[in-house]
Amino acid sequence: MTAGNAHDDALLSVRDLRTHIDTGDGRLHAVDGVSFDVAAGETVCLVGESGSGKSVTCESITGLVPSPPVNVVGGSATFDGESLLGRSDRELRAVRGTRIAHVFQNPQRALDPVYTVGEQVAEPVAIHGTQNGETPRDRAVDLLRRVGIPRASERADDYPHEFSGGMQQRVAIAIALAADPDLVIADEPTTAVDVTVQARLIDLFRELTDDETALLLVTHDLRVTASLADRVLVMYGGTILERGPVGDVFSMPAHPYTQALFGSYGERQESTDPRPARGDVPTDGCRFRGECPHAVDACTGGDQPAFHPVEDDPAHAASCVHYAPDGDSSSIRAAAAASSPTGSESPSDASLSPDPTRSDDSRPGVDTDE
Ligand SMILES: Nc1ncnc2c1ncn2[C@@H]1O[C@H](COP(=O)(O)OP(=O)(O)OP(=O)(O)O)[C@@H](O)[C@H]1O
Ligand code: NI
Repeated sequence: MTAGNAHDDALLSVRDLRTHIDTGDGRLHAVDGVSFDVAAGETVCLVGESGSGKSVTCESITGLVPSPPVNVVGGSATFDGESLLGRSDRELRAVRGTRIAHVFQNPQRALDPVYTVGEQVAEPVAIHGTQNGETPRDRAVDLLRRVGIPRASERADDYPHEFSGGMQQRVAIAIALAADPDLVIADEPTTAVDVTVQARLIDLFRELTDDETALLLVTHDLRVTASLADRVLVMYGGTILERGPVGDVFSMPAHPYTQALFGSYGERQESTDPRPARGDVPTDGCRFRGECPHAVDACTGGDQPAFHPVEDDPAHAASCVHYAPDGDSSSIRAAAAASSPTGSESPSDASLSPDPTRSDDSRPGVDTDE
């Protein structure tokens, strides 16, 4: 799938989304003007540090945020031509059950302890309808088999607590797929399971997204991003600072924040220190300017800077004044190679190179042998 003009054929189109949270001591701009598209069949990865607003973005779109204290206060989210915002809970539940499915970090959020897993997979199947005289139960067992549950026809009669965390997540994925959704929104679906299970779940997602299902995937893991994404959105302080095809963003991380995020990737894996609280993020101008080594006066005031193309491909763009036609991005560009997960200066790590089979063949610079 090419990452080009997603706008023209967007399945999901989010524009200037704003979600505020009433906290005890003020108002947090958790989502502060987010715009992006997901095309049919496309996999888009949303990356960014903890607290940057990834989950609130995903859950604002489909009405999963607890209101109060979380309120969607502006913008639009259009799915297959219809607005999602401002719909009733009932309507949103119907959309979530059929056309958009969520997979959460904690599989228990999707599982009901009092029903067997077979019943829980069969329920959305029954709503969606089956073909060729198949019963919902048959189809549920098929799905459980497809996500890799051994002895699926027997295990369908077991309850969630009889499964390990990794197997519960597989069941949750089966439930998500049961109604044959057009879009799966998966929020760190592999974070809560151990490393070997993670690898298998990634393989599963890769298989599942090779078909027509679009995937909006929140992940902290650049390896996961490299292996699954068509495009990447880099989020900080409630807004998106860089977007582009995964090969381009990985080979030329353009925004100073992306460079900081990628550059600290190795360290962060070992670090347990949380980053400073979100209260420090400004609510005007460039949200990253307080931590940016390239900040200038023009970064203060007004809206988050417009997106400017980084190189020839307009799909790869950074929200940074230095990339404006009259700006000077040379010193930032010079720093890109050092933080590139696939660049020549980082240790060779083939698993961080985007999977060439998922990339546009005509696109240069996507080479696993780098
Ligand atoms: N229900 C809530 N009440 C109060 N604050 C909230 C609530 N939900 C989210 N927040 C705050 O909103 C901000 C954005 O949170 P969000 O969960 O979207 O971050 P995230 O990017 O998904 O982070 P992580 O990678 O840790 O999951 C954070 O500062 C978080 O503390
Ligand atoms: Ni989150």
